[in-house]
Amino acid sequence: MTGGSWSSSNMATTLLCRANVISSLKTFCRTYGVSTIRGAHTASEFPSKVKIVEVGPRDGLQNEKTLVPTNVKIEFINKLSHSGHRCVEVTSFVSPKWVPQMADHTEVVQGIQRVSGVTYPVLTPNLKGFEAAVSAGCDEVAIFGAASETFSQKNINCSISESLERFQAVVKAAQEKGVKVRGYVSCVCGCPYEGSVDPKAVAKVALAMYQMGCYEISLGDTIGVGTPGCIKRMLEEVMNVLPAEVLAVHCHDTYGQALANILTAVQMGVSVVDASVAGLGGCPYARGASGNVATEDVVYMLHGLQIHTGVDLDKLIEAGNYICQALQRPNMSKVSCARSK
Ligand SMILES: CC(C)(COP(=O)([O-])OP(=O)([O-])OC[C@H]1O[C@@H](n2cnc3c(N)ncnc32)[C@H](O)[C@@H]1OP(=O)([O-])[O-])[C@@H](O)C(=O)NCCC(=O)NCCSC(=O)C[C@@](C)(O)CC(=O)[O-]
Repeated sequence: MTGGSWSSSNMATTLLCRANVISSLKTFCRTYGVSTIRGAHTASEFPSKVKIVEVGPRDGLQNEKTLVPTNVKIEFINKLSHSGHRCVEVTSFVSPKWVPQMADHTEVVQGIQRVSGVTYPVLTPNLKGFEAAVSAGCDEVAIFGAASETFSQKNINCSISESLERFQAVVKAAQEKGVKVRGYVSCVCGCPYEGSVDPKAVAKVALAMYQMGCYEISLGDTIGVGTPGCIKRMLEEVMNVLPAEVLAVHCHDTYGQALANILTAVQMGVSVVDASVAGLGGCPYARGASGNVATEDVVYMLHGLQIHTGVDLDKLIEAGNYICQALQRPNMSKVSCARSK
């Protein structure tokens, strides 16, 4: 091409190529059953709002080898509370022998400045943890099960059915005290010990937790092996038994798929997304799991889709930089790195 203008034959060739690409895409979608590329999926199908559940102080820090000082955790949570978040998961009432990093749970819960309109759930695996959490002043807890038997044993030292019995007792006690309960299902795409996980197993545990009284079920790709295809198949199965309105997704970014997975879930109607500022995190009982998806990256993507989160990205980046400096580790959020250049 010369002279900066297209000849009519160039134009015709370009249009022909474009038509071929569209036709190939349509054939691909028909062949492989991909629905997200169809013209029907426009921005108008996205929810207008997404709630972020910030799990940085709990999931983000639980795996840190060096104990993070309690005052640093408190300052971190306070910064997150002031960044527009509506939900910050602050700690776990689990055995300090299992997760030493969360041993200061009571001091953390009692040291933070609660902001009106923000909820501060904590993890409670059993009645002992629940009672300690309530004594510390918590008014929302989360129980955490798994869709994989081996992961359940490694993480909470019991089978899936035993865990559901323990959770039932927690939910009953919580209902008596007016405490809200969130439910997690781990290993929804894969297990570090068993490999791929049947979406039907995920749906079964999710339904059991919802029926016992959890107000929301967070579906965790604990080791970040999921792809949009896996997330879609898993959500389709779960949505056969539960509506999208009571579901959340919790994606780790081990294979760099987390944002694509979240986009897939949001396109399917999920409007609650867990994320960890600066991409901190990993489960101590999930070998190979890298950090959670970075909250800054999720917020940037959602705002780009004109989806409201209520989160102030600058304040969020400040909170992420604060904890990364305290931990002396790099910030894993691409957005934060781009803004800091
Ligand atoms: C569930 C247990 C406690 C069972 O642990 P166990 O050893 O089977 O418990 P036990 O009932 O046999 O009791 C043994 C000892 O633990 C004590 N104990 C018993 N319960 C508690 C408690 N709540 N708080 C404090 N202490 C407790 C109990 O009092 C006793 O103390 P001892 O008499 O030996 O001195 C243990 O396995 C545990 O703490 N596991 C937690 C593991 C964990 O926190 N993992 C990370 C979070 S899950 C996750 O990351 C996934 C998620 C949620 O992020 C989503 C995703 O990514 O998919």
